[in-house]
Order: sequence, then structure tokens, then C-alpha cells
Amino acid sequence: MTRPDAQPRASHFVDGAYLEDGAGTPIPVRYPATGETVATVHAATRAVIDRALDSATLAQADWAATDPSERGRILRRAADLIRARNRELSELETLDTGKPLQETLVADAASGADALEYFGGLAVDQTGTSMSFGADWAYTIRRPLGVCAGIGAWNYPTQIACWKAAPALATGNAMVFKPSEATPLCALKLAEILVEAGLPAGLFNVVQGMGEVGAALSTDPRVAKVTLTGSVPTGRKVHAAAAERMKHVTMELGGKSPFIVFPDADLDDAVSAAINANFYSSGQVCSNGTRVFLHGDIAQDFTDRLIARTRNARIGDPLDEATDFGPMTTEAQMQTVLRHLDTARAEGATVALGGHRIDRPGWWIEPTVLTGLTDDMTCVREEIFGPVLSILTFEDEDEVIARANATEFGLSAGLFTRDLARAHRVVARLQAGTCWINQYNLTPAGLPFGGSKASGIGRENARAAMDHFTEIQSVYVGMTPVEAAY
Ligand SMILES: NC(=O)c1ccc[n+]([C@@H]2O[C@H](COP(=O)([O-])OP(=O)(O)OC[C@H]3O[C@@H](n4cnc5c(N)ncnc54)[C@H](O)[C@@H]3O)[C@@H](O)[C@H]2O)c1
Repeated sequence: MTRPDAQPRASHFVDGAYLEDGAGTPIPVRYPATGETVATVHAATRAVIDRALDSATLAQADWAATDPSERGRILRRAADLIRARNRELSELETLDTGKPLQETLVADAASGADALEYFGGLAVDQTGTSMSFGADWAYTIRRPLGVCAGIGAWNYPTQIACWKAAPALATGNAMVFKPSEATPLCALKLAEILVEAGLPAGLFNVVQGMGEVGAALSTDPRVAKVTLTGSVPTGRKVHAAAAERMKHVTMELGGKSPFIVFPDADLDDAVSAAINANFYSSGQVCSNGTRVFLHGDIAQDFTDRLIARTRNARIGDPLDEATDFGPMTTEAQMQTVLRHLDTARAEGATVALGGHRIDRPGWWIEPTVLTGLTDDMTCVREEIFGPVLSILTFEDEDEVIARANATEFGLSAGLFTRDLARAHRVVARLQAGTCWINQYNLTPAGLPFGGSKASGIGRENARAAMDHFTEIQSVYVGMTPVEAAY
């Protein structure tokens, strides 16, 4: 496969144009399928961060006063441009993350375009309330927060940037976005496309860098809100920094979600969903259903079908559309997953499939199925963020609900059953921000997405995100003479 050129014109995108400052620490961008360096960017210096925040502050005031229908038109034009360039953007996403082109063509830029289109449509529909107090009355207005900092993880660089930018911009905010240092390329393309669609300069700036740049943004007085997609430990730090300065936050963090299969489930569907919920993006999906609870009656049958089908995964060059399983996005993440597999073996897990690094250049791990597990094992308790599916068995509905909820995380949950009364009864007792019944990991723009417990605060997508990027201004209107005691 010929590899497209990944080197961006410059590291940052600020005030409507690419910007370079070679004084920043170099960040090599390595193609996970081979380990080769395909581009280099530089971390933002203090000067770059200041320019990004100053230009965003200046641009936001006019943008907040812009007719919302015009804001919406620009976002919808950006959605059209993304769709027209889907292949080019998907190839870049594949180079950035290592995810197979087969996935990136349908799930990344495409999901970003959906968000821009959805919030573009909703921009005009930001309503308040009105109420009366005798002859007096009052109304509320939803106002933008100002400059928002977006900080991204490395598993969905385009989607994360769009899911944050679209509701922020639709509601009249500006955003300074810092992509993950592991995947710095795709957000630059979004910035370029938004300007081409007519977004005024300064409203969506991209600055590169490691955690320190994220920390500089989330503590800066010019920033009104921080929206982070990342791990729980990073979320704790960013949330604490924001709380100190009374900033708004949205936290999209990690998970260890339960995936429950009752004995009356359509087993082929359930196996398909378990494959998607564990091996898509080589398992690097926050909402993955990694604790697969199987009812004892179907556990063996399910496991046999799962293993037989997973053996068919085509592992190879991610730029080849026939490939359906790719590498880990970073070498560090591959090492983390390998450490988890060593711990699982040491704690007595049975490796029913896979379990090893794949012997080829780059950072590959076999699709892995673990059995013989108990709830206290590390591989069942901790987020692995790799292609590792853990099988547990259960006998009883109350038992599985209690075990599903026995975790600090609460991002997602899924269940498979033909008994819809049971499905709704169980969902109502699951501690998870997003639940799927007879499906898994579908996240349309109109459905709120986010976690409860340690998995996050706030929601992305849907009207809920519009609320999280605005605050209420209450206006009391006096209609009668004002009385005073003296
Ligand atoms: N809930 C969701 O929507 C969602 C989606 C994707 C990924 N995730 C989670 O993200 C994690 C994987 O991504 P990751 O390894 O890039 O996460 P991470 O927490 O290591 O990094 C996330 C981002 O935070 C930045 N960062 C690090 N320290 C910071 C600090 N002190 N202040 C400000 N920013 C800082 C990083 O540079 C990066 O851009 C997993 O836990 C996964 O579950 C969650």
C-alpha cells in the first residue's frame, strides 16, 4: 500500500492559520503498524499557548453575537467538507492511530461530520424558559461560557475533536484544543476544514503538547471550561485544577463495562456484539464491554462460537481495506497490555485465545480471550484498554447486576436477552451512563454519551452537550412600583 504523506504544514493551528514554533519539544508521530516515524510536530511553547488563548478570547465575543443560524450553517458546511474528504481524513486517522482503514472510513471522520451536522441544526434551537410571579415575570437565557479548552485521548482523534468542537461552537464559545501527543495530526485537519467552511479565525485553535500543555490550558484564567477525554487518573488531576479555579468541566473517562448475556439471547448477535465490544480498534475504546458475563447455560456455547469467529480476524496492513484488526496505537500501551496479560496468568487466568505480542514490526497484540476468572482478579477490575476479553459466568439476575455494578467505573453496559421486560428491569438497576440492549457501542449524535461514578461528569452529544457548554442567565422583570421601607 502506498502511504499518504502525514507531515502537517506546521505543528499548531492558531488564529485561522498554521503556526510553527520550533523551540517546542519535538514530538515524533509513529505509525503503529510499523513503528516508523511518519511526521514530527513540536509541543506548544508558552508563546503559542498565549497566542491561541488570546485569539480565541478576541474571536469569541463576536461569535457569541453572531446569528445562531449562521453559526449552524458554518458547522453544516464543515460536515459536508469532511464527508467529501472522508477517504483522505480516514487514511490520516489510520496513520495516526493504526486503526484499520475499514474502521476509520466509517467510524471516525464520519462520526465527526454527524456531530457537526447535528449541532449545526440545533444551533438555532437554544431556548430558555419564562415564568410569572404575580404581575412580575422572568425569563432565562442560555449564554456561552467563553473560551473552552478541549483535551483529547489518542483512540478517536477526529471524533473527539468534533464531539467537543461542534457543541462548543454551536452555542457561541471558542475552543482551544490539545490533541493527545500520540495522535496530533487529525485535529489540525478539522481546524483547516472549519476555516474553509467559514469559521472566523481564532474560534477553533489547535495546540500540540504533552500533559503540561493540557495543564497550562486547564489552569489558565482565560479558560472558562475544560472538557477532557482521557483516563480516570488524568481526569482527577484536571477536575481538581478546574475546581480550584471554579471552571466548568466535562469529563469523559475510562471504563470497565459489563456485557451481560442471558440464556434466552440470540447467541450469534451476542457474539457479534462481544467481538465489536472488545476487538474493534484493537480494544482501545473507552466504553468497551470487557467484562463479559455469560449465563452458565450458554457459557460454553458462546465461548466456542466467539473463539471460532475471532480466529477469522484478518490481521495485517491497516491501510489495506481487507484488514479488520490492527495494532495498539502506542508502544507504551502495548507494554501496558502485555503487563496485564502477565498479571492475569500469574493470578490464575486461562488464556483461551491469543495472549501474546504478534511477531511483526510495530505494536501488535493478538485478540485475546481469558477464562477461568473471578471478580477480584486484576484483569477483571482494571481497565486494560487493549484486545482482551474477560469471560465470567453467572446464574442469577440479581447476582449479575450486583457484580456488574461492583466497580468504581460507570461508563457503559450492555445486555442481550429476548425478554424485553427483563432488559428494561435490569438496565434500570445498572450504574452506567450509556446502556445498550441487544446492541453495543453505537453512539449516534442525538443520544447523550458519558459516564457515571469515576467514569465521568457531564455528557457529550445530544441537547445535553448544549447545556454543558452554556450557563443560564435569569432575568427578573419588575412590572409594578418598587416598594421600600423608608
Ligand atoms: N469516556 C470517553 O468518552 C473516552 C473516550 C476515549 C478514551 N477514553 C479514555 O482515555 C484513556 C486513554 O487515553 P489516554 O491514554 O490518551 O489518556 P490520558 O489520560 O493519558 O491522556 C488524555 C489527555 O490528557 C492529557 N493530559 C495528561 N495529563 C494532563 C494534565 N495533568 N492536565 C491536563 N491534561 C493532561 C494528555 O496529554 C492527553 O491529551 C482511557 O482510559 C480511555 O478509557 C475515554
